[in-house]
Formats: sequence, C-alpha cells, structure tokens
Amino acid sequence: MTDKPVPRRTRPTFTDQEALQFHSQGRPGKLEVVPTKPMATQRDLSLAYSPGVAVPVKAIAENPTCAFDYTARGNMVAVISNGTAILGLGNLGALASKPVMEGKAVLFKRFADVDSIDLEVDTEDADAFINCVRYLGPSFGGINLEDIKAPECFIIEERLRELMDIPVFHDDQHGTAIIAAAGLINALHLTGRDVKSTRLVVNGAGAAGIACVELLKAMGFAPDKVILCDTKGAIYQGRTEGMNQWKSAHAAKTDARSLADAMAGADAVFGLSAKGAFTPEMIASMAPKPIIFAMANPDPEITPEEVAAIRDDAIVATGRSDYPNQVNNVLGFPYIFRGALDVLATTINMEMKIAAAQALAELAREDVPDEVAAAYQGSRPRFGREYIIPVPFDPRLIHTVPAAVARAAMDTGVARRPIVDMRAYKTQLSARRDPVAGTLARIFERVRRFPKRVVFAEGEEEQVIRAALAFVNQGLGTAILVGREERIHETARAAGIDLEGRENLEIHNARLSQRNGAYARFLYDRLQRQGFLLRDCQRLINQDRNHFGASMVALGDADALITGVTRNYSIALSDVRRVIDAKPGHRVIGVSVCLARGRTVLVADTAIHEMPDAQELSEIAIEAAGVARRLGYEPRVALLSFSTFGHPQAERAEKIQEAVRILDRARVDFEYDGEMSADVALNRDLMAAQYPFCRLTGAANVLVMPAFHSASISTRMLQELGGSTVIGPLIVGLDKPVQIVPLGATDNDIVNMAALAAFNVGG
Ligand SMILES: NC(=O)C1=CN([C@@H]2O[C@H](COP(=O)(O)OP(=O)(O)OC[C@H]3O[C@@H](n4cnc5c(N)ncnc54)[C@H](OP(=O)(O)O)[C@@H]3O)[C@@H](O)[C@H]2O)C=CC1
Ligand SMILES: CC(=O)C(=O)O
Ligand SMILES: [Mg+2]
Repeated sequence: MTDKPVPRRTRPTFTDQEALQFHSQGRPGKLEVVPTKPMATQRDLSLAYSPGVAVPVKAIAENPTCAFDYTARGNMVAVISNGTAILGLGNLGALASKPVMEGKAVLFKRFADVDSIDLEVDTEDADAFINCVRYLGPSFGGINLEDIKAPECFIIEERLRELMDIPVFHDDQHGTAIIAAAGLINALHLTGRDVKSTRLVVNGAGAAGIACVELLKAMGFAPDKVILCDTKGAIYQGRTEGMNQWKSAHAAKTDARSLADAMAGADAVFGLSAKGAFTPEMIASMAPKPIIFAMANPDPEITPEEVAAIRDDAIVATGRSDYPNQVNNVLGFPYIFRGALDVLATTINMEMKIAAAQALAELAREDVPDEVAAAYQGSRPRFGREYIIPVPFDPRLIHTVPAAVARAAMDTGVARRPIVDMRAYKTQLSARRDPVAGTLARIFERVRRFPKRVVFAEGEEEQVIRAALAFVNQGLGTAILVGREERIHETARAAGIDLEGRENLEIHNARLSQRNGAYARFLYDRLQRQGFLLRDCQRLINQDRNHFGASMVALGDADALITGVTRNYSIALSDVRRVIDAKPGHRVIGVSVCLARGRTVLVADTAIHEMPDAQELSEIAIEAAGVARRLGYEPRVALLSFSTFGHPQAERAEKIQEAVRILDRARVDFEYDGEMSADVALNRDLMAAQYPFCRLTGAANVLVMPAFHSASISTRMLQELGGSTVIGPLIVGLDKPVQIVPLGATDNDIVNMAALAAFNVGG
C-alpha cells in the first residue's frame, strides 16, 4: 500500500451549548408534520374528512392493499425505541432517546424521502413492547427498531417479524451489519485477504455485534475464525458466565479468554462496545495491515490518532462523520427502507441485506465523477485506505442502494408490487434527493477545501460571535470579528462562549487598527468628488464597521464580508457600495434562492432594481443565470409577467418581450424565454401542452421578475405561506464578495451566508 493513513479530524467540533441551541432554536426538536393536500375550502374538507373520506375507507376495507394508494402508509416508517441502548451511552430511557429517534426520522427524509415519525415506548418489558408495536402495523409501511439493548432486541424483532406483514428491521443489528460488511469487503480487498481465511474479532456481543457476525458468516466468513467478545472477554465454547442463547450460537472453539488474547494476531477487529475498549497493546498485537473498525458512538473504542501513534499500516474506520471512513448505519437504513417500500416488501431478508452491502462496497470502488467529488470533503476521494465506503452525502446512494434492495426483494419473492422498469425507477429515485442540503453541503465542502478570511462586521453581536465561531469550527476559514475587543469578550462570556486562545479567530477594532489610515485614504480617493472630506472618510472608517470591513476586503486584508444583522438591508448595501464597485461588465443585482418541495428556484432581482427596463431585465437574467451555474444548476430562465406570450396584451408586458429580444441578440449561452406567467414557467406539463413552441426544455429554475415589488413579494410569500427555505437576497455582481443577511438573522443564517460569501456565489 502506498497511500499513508492521515488520521486527522476532517470536520468541525462544536460545543455542548451549540448542540443544545441547535435543538432548541425555532420550533423545538427536529421535525414537524405537514399536510400533502390543500385544506382550504369547504370542498377540500369534505373530501379530506367526512363525508369524502368514507370512500377510501370502504375501498380499503374491501381491499387492504389500497391503503398504500389512499393513505401515507406506503411511505411511512416508524422509528421505535425504548432507549435501553442509546448509541453507546447505555440505558438512559425512552424519553432521553427521543433526540436520536427524531434524528433518525429526519435522516430518513433527508436521504431517501421516506416519511418517518419517532415513537418512544416507555417499557423495558419485551412482551409489553411487542404488544404495543404489533398493533401499529396498519399505520406504517415499515418499522425501524432502534437502540434497544440485547438480548431483548432479538426477542422483540423476531416476534414482531412473525406478527407483522411489513418490514421490521432493527437498525442497530442489520443496518450496522450491512455497512460494516460493505466496509470490510473493501478493506479485505485492499489488504489482499479473503473472507474464508480472515481472522476477525468482534468486541460487543449485543445487537450490533451479533448481527455483524451473523451477516458475515452468511457471506462466507469461517465460523472458527470469528471470535466474539463482551464485557467478560472472549465467548468460547463452554463459557457459562454472562451468556445467552445468541452469544452461545457464536461461541468459538478457542483458547482465547480475554479480548487481548483474541486480538493477538487477528486480521480485523470490530468495536461495537464502548469508548476506549481497545488498548494500544491490543492494536500493536494484531497482524500486519490490520483492519480496525472502532464503531462505538459517539466515542470509538480507539481513535484513529491513537492507532496512528502505534502503527502506520492499519485501515481504520469509526462511526463518526469527522474522520475518514465513517461506518455508520445512516448509510443503510434510509436506502434499504426506500427500496423495500417501493416494492411493498413484506420483509427485509438476508438477500436484500447482502445486496445492500455489495452495492455500497461496489460504489466506493467506482471512479468518483465531478458532480460527486463536490460532495466530498478535501480532495476527490479515491478507493483506498481512507476511502473504503461512500460518505452519506454521496448523491449516487439514492439510486444505487434502493434499486439493489428492490431487485433482491423481487428475486426472492417478497415484493408485493414488483418494479417493471428498473431504469425509470432509478430516475425517480434520483429525483427524490433533497436539493437543499445538497446545495449547501457542496458549497461548504468547497469552502473547506479553499478556506477564506471572512470579516463579520457586526462582531459585538452575540449571534455574530456564535456564527463566527461556527464558521471557524466547521473549518471554513478565519473569522474576523470587527468590534471592541473587551466588548466582544464580555458578550461572549455572558453567552457562555469561550473565545480565549481560539485559532483562526481575529478581533479587529476599527478605531485601533493600524490599517485605518490606509482605508481612509482609499475611501477618500473614491469619495472626494462626492462631497466627502478626508476627515469624513476617517470618521466612516473609525466608526462604521461596514465601511471598515468592506475596506479590509477591498484592499485584500480579507476575502469576504458579512453584515446586515443590525442594519436595514438597503443601508448596509449603500455603505458597502461606497467602498466596493460593480465587477467590470456586470450589473449588481439581488438573487434569492428558494428551496421548496424538492425544487430549487432562483428569483431575481430581489434587492436592487425597483423598476428595471428591458436592457436591465436582460442583464438581470444574465447575472442570475451565472449564479445558477455557480450553484451547480444548468439555468433555464423564465422572464415573468402576468401575461404569457402576448396574452393578455398589455403595455407592461412589452418590456419583457423586448428583454427577450435583447437576449436573442446577445446570443447568451443559456436557455431563456418569456414573457410568461409563473405557473407556466414552473409547470412543464402546462408549458408543453399550451405553449409547445416555448424554448425551455424543462420547468424554469431561474425566474426573472418584472420588478422589485413582485420579486420581493413573491419570495416573502413563498417563505411565509409556502414553507420554502429562502436564502438571500444574495448580492451578485460586486467586484468583491460581500453578503448581507436580513435584519436579526440567526447564527445559522449568518454562517450559511458567510459560507456563500466565501464561496463567492456573487461571482
Ligand atoms: N457505527 C454504527 O453504525 C453503530 C454503532 N453502534 C455502537 O455499538 C455499540 C453497541 O451498541 P448495541 O449493540 O446496540 O448495544 P447493546 O446494548 O445491544 O450491546 C452492547 C454490547 O457491548 C458489550 N460491551 C459494552 N462495553 C464493553 C466493553 N468495554 N468491552 C467489551 N464489550 C462491551 C456488552 O457486553 P455484555 O453483553 O457483557 O453486557 C454488549 O454485548 C454502541 O457503542 C453503539 O453506539 C451500534 C449500532 C450502529
Ligand atoms: C449509529 C447508531 O445507530 C448507534 O450508534 O446506535
Ligand atoms: Mg442505534
């Protein structure tokens, strides 16, 4: 092996307070329920509820399979726990497990568009738990059991699988086993081993450990080469202490009595036990090129740094996202259920699990295309010791793993609704990918690769300090807080934030800065013919943080500026414009990115031009198309109006038609058309049916509004009424990267905008 392991932490750390704040801000928790049908009129109510609802009721009573057509059941999975084995934290009870279960539910949605709800069942009695869950079958298309300790989890899962005709899947058992198996297949390949002769130790004989051993044996591992260990040491034939039937089934014929005995000379070890369970001596005693999967969460049995201090020939994986090789069941459960639900599988069987493991293993060996490289941290990953398994953000997972699972379900006769056209199914799967997180994740990863110095102009504000810290902690670059040092520390202390000795965090007091003379002279050069004296410029630099911060960027002392928390947008913008010009040949505009219902639509101009003329509209279209491209979308630009292609005829629509003609003459390199109404622009079917001559090849993803008021009103309505996430307005076309957040923005908004500024989304 030539590539050296780099056991570095690749990702952010965060404080406990940040974790609590993340969970409590806005609507507490991580999920909500939203209706999928309108509930606006009397008729809607009559259809959704009594009397209309009686019709599907009778249809389902007659044919139960209809429930998958008339209710949410077919796409709904329950995440159910009693909190007896929460991650590696132990038995902390049903209520304490809720944050994890909500987390699993949102991961289902985020990664595979599976609707999911968490249910915490407050009993440790296996029979009571089974009785509670068994009667919930009609509500769900699948049951994901989570964080239930062994051995009760085996009894519970087995019994529920017998009682229910939908997939019942204990994620800590099978999800973990599938991902670990995928990683192991690749690690064996890289180290030139084969399944039959590999000596494996699995530490932890609970839910995850037992399931891993079972799956690996089903995949060909030799039973006499696999040793299971628990708190009492090796599980050998004849052992009586701390045993149960599941451990007995895997008791090995071995002289090993302790974990240390078992690990001596072992090729591979799985940690599914607890923090710190592996000692340096144990790691040192393993065979050459050992495979070490330390999967306890949140803290592994041994860290990659600790392994690296002992030997440099190991392949190391953990359950965490902040080290290379994350072996975590998040790579499995969303996609496995997606495939199972799509074929109405009655169960998730061994063949489906093996198909998922193989699909994951193969994916990691494939060349990473450009589109995918952007989703990975650091440089483009290449199959090797630091990349044995895809990362959860890999956009190929959604069309690879569910398809493999669905195919295996069909081949083994457990699919109630087989897929006829696999190719079409894969296309549908890709469309389920949530673009919100994908887009931002891509941008964050890009900035991490090329970290920047970003000025946070309103450095004395608490949420700005939090945002600056989060920016630094996420590895996005250096944060420069503008403000009085003492005041910033005071605010931070009052908020319980420790700023002492932070790397990559600078504080600049405009009044005391050695650069303020240079900034004032620079500003005076720009403003002397606009009635400003040198002392006016000095005052602006000393007293106004936007002028100071923008000058830092203009003169190259920083890469980007973020402001707006305490000032009106237009005031902040005019401060900045005194210091920074438009990029030559560009027009400064505002673009809002609206993310709704799986679609991303850019709206322009949401910030600058109140009543653009035709020429300005055409330039707005060009700038907005540029933003779309920078965000990774191929632009399809619609110039909007209340009329569509001349109907109804109106004087105001003429300027839109003229803007289209200007774009024609300019021979721009993106799709555009207009004038058209918003419904035509966004609804491809309507467009094709009514206006087959329209030049857009799909629904528009860039909407150029006829004026500022329509742009501003529509985006705000989308946000408030439509439940869209609206990012921006992003300032586009300035010569240096500056972004302005809305008044009173949260720390999260500020970090996102800072990342967008650092990414130079504005061109
Ligand atoms: N990365 C991933 O995707 C996943 C990781 N995990 C992690 O695996 C661990 C176990 O989870 P799970 O199987 O659900 O829990 P269980 O409670 O079902 O089982 C825990 C097992 O670990 C054993 N154990 C605990 N501490 C030690 C120790 N210091 N040395 C040896 N054995 C020990 C227990 O031994 P005994 O039987 O003697 O009590 C028991 O067999 C957790 O840390 C969890 O976070 C779990 C699922 C997924
Ligand atoms: C990842 C997971 O499910 C666990 O650690 O329990
Ligand atoms: Mg778990």
